[in-house]
Amino acid sequence: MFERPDVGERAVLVHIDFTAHDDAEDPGEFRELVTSAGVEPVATVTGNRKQPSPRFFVGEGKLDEIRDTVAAAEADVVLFNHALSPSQERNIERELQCRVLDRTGVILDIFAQRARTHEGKLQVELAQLEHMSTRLVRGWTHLERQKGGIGLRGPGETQLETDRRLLRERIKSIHKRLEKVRKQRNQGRRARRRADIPTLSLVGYTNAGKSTLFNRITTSSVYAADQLFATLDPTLRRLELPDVGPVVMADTVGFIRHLPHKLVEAFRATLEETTEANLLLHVVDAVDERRDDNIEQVESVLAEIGADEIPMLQVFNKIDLMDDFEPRIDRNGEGVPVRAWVSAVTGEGLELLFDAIVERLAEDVVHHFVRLGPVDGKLRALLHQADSVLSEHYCENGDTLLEVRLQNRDWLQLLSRAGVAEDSLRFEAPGL
Ligand SMILES: Nc1nc2c(ncn2[C@@H]2O[C@H](COP(=O)(O)OP(=O)(O)OP(=O)(O)O)[C@@H](O)[C@H]2O)c(=O)[nH]1
Repeated sequence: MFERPDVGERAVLVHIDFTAHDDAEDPGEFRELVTSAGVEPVATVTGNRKQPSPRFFVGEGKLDEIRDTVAAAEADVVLFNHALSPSQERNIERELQCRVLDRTGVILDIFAQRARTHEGKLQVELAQLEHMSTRLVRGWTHLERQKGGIGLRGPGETQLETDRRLLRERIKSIHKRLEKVRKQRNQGRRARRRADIPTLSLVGYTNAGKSTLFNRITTSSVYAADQLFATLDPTLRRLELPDVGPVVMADTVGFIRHLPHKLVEAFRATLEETTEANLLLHVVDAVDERRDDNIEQVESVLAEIGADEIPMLQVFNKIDLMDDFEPRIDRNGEGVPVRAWVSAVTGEGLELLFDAIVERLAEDVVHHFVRLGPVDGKLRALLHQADSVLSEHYCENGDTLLEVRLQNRDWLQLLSRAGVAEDSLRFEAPGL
């Protein structure tokens, strides 16, 4: 779970149903989003309208109602569950004399708190700056800015008072840095692939329990490796799994319903690593009434980023909230584990989950004892290069007995690079 800054801001939420406007956001989810941004929703103003008004988004009567609610609830900020144009946001702020943020601003604030990879952070900062550059001329340049608060985290605290030219320069420099980070990341990924360390990526809806599970698995399990895989990146950790060896586990930013279009890029950047994963753990809040819909949405985004071919194991979480529910593993018709029922909080089902993970990953791993002669020098060298040799014994006749473990696809690729046919090799049973 995340340590969230105790901002302690009080928010009035605004949700309007439009009969002639396609804006079907869910007020319940908005409340959750606001809460997870560390803000306390203290009142909600709802209403019906044919379509948004160009000036204030809502009608003047509704605006009065919001103003009264802000005063009565002693709120610090008004959060609209809608996309507002920059001028609407400004007009409403001026009328209410209170800070206003739209749905995009709220989501950006969450991303700013959660983006944990360097690239993800830059991508979010870029989206924030771009969102902000159209909203620069507003009156909240005093107190609130210094205090921080929703929508003011990330670059907001330092950048809002700079002028547009500086902002443009900053955006340009982030683009450059992003390019550099992408290059480095590709190299990092290549290195990891070379070292043949399988990656497990946790994906899922916001609030499903990914971070809780990630921390539980990587800090309290017997398989947690001592060292962090990359100390700079808390979203990557290393585990040692039986029959599989070392694996890297990666956490990701949660999915959000109806992600505003201009945030899709930032969100995807945070997800991009999943396309390289060997196994996706799709964490699902098993007691959420929108469970099936959430699953569908996650799967469709994964398909869009080309991650739908990656083996997936669903993790139905929060079974402690279900009556009399025993942890279990569900298997498909071929006997392959496809779903684990667990509680990340109580730890129930985690051992079964590990078994299922190992079973799914081991499908792809080959573990051979192979006898190589002097003519197989190239294969031997390639196996060493790929960091796949667990042990090596020299035999009296000049052969070498190698114990190798690697992904099956890499094994086949190395054989082909070395020009060796698998059935020409001499395999031995372990211990001989
Ligand atoms: N009862 C119960 N609550 C859980 C369990 N796992 C997580 N939670 C709670 O669910 C909420 C969300 O958990 P997180 O781990 O932050 O969820 P997440 O999927 O990482 O959410 P994002 O970071 O928003 O993507 C927290 O309040 C957790 O305490 C569980 O097994 N049982």
